[in-house]
This record gives sequence, structure tokens and C-alpha cells, in this order.
Amino acid sequence: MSITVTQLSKVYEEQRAVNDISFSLNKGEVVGFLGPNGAGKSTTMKMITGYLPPSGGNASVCGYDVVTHPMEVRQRIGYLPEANSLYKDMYVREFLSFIAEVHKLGSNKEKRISEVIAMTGLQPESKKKIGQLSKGYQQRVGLAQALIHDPEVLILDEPTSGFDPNQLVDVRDLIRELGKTKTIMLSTHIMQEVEAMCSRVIIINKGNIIADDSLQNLQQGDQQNGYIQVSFGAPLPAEAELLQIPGVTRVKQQDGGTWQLFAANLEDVRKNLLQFALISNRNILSLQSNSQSLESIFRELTK
Ligand SMILES: Nc1ncnc2c1ncn2[C@@H]1O[C@H](COP(=O)(O)OP(=O)(O)OP(=O)(O)O)[C@@H](O)[C@H]1O
Repeated sequence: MSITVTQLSKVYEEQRAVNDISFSLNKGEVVGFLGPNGAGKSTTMKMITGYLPPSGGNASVCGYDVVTHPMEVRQRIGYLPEANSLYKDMYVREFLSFIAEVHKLGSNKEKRISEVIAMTGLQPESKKKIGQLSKGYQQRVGLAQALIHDPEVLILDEPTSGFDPNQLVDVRDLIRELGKTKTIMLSTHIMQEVEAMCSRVIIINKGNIIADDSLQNLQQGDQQNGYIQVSFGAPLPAEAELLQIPGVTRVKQQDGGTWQLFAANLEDVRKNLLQFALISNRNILSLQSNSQSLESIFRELTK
């Protein structure tokens, strides 16, 4: 297991920011950690990386407890914090060289610095001081420092914040590429990010985990409770007829021949609807299963 979190809690004075959460990440998984503002994402990530002591429970990385074996954990983990506290007065290479020394890269240092500069697309700006860089390029420096020691596990707290749409594509591609060989946990507010990069989603709300499932299951789970939008040509069917279709629980007329057929299992109802059209000689002009986006699932789960 790359990350194991067991009954982890964090209490800040009166507030329980993280409440007894448990999950684990298998090697090679890319998991989106989703939640509204203040849900406890950064707090959880800080505990996994060993930057914040837990109030209860424990976390381990590649089998090493983050409290009792912090050095082993830091060797294996790359962390991009949300507030990317870079040394703004340092030059990009100078800063990466400093981080490389912290990780004791030795003779391999210069080669590795050049590699991470290339990986994160920093070349055009690599001769500048960090403080002179745009937000997106500073974020790239943050990613480069997280990658310098080639860690097995990456914890990325809102890795795409500060990027313009073009840069966003580059960074998503980089994360997808890294996900082929590393275990990645990334937090974001942007649902499309999860859909673009992750195979699994953990949703946290008010310090509690309210969903932990594969992206596919979360989307399918919703589809099973969705509706089919169907448009009929003349002669139009009556409401009572549509309600007779096995599996349909409710119908709603949109306009004229267009209806929404609600069902618990869309797959079955789709078949039954086609059967109905065939037997009763109805013309189906269009048919569309309504699959909610992860964004609406997220809103549903966190409201
Ligand atoms: N150092 C602190 N002292 C007191 N309360 C804190 C501290 N850090 C975080 N909190 C509180 O803990 C809760 C969880 O914060 P956290 O930063 O983990 O949330 P988040 O999900 O990362 O939010 P965001 O998406 O806005 O970054 C919030 O209510 C926050 O105000």
C-alpha cells in the first residue's frame, strides 16, 4: 500500500477539521481528493506528508508511519503544498539545487535538475529568480521540487491552481504521465480535473469522507438513478402508455413528443423503451441517457 490512513483526526482548538477518516491508496493509483473550501483536504495532506502532527489515528507512506519514521517518508514522498512557499529570492536552478542537496542527490544532482526542469516545462524561465516568475511558473517550480528525488508517492495540493488554460493542459498531461509510474493524491475544487486525471475519487466534507469510489462507479451510480430523454414522432404516445414501460418510475413531458423517463436502471429501461416502440409502432426521433457530471454528484453529496 502506498498510503494508508487510519482513523486520522485533526483538532484545531475547538474545531475538528478532520474527523476519524480512513482510506488507502494502492501503488500506481491517481486519486482525486475533492471537497468544498474548508473541508479538510489540506489538513489531511499535511498530516500524510508529516508536516502536521495528527490529533488522533495514524498515516503511513510505503509502510512507514509518518510520525515515527519521518525521514523514510520524506524520501518516498513529493509534496506540493497549497501555499507554495518557495524561496522567492533564489534563482530557479539555485533553489532546485538546494532541494536536491536536502535530498542528498550527490553526483546525480545536475542531471536530475535538468530533467525536472524539462519535465515541468521550466526551460524558458529557468534563468529567472522565482519571485520574478508568473504564478503558473512558480507552480511549476513547486512541482519540480516535489519531483526532484523521484519519489514513489506524490501529494499535490491544488496542483493546477494559477495556470492559464494552455498551461493547464500541459500540467494535466504531466500529471497523467507521472501517474503511470507513481501513486498520486491530488486535491482540487475543479471536477473536470478529476475527470481528466484520476481513476478514483475521495470526497471529503466537513472533515468526514462521504464518498470513496472509482470515477466510473460514481458516474454509473448516478446513471442508474437518472432519466432517459426521448423524442417521439407522430403518432405521439400518451403518458399512461409510457408509465407502462417496465422499469419506468416517473415521466415528465418536456414539450410535444419529448419526454423524460425516470428509472432506477437506465440500461434496462432503454431496452424496454425500444421494445415498446417496436410493438406499438412508435417512432423514436432521438434518445439520450442522462448522465450527470461529477460536478453535480459532488454538489449532491456535499449539500
Ligand atoms: N492552523 C489552523 N488553525 C485553526 N484552524 C485551521 C488551521 N488550518 C485549517 N484550519 C481550519 O480547518 C478546516 C479545514 O481546513 P483545510 O485548509 O484543511 O481545508 P481545505 O479543504 O484544504 O480548504 P480549501 O479548499 O479552502 O483549501 C477549516 O475550517 C480551516 O479554517
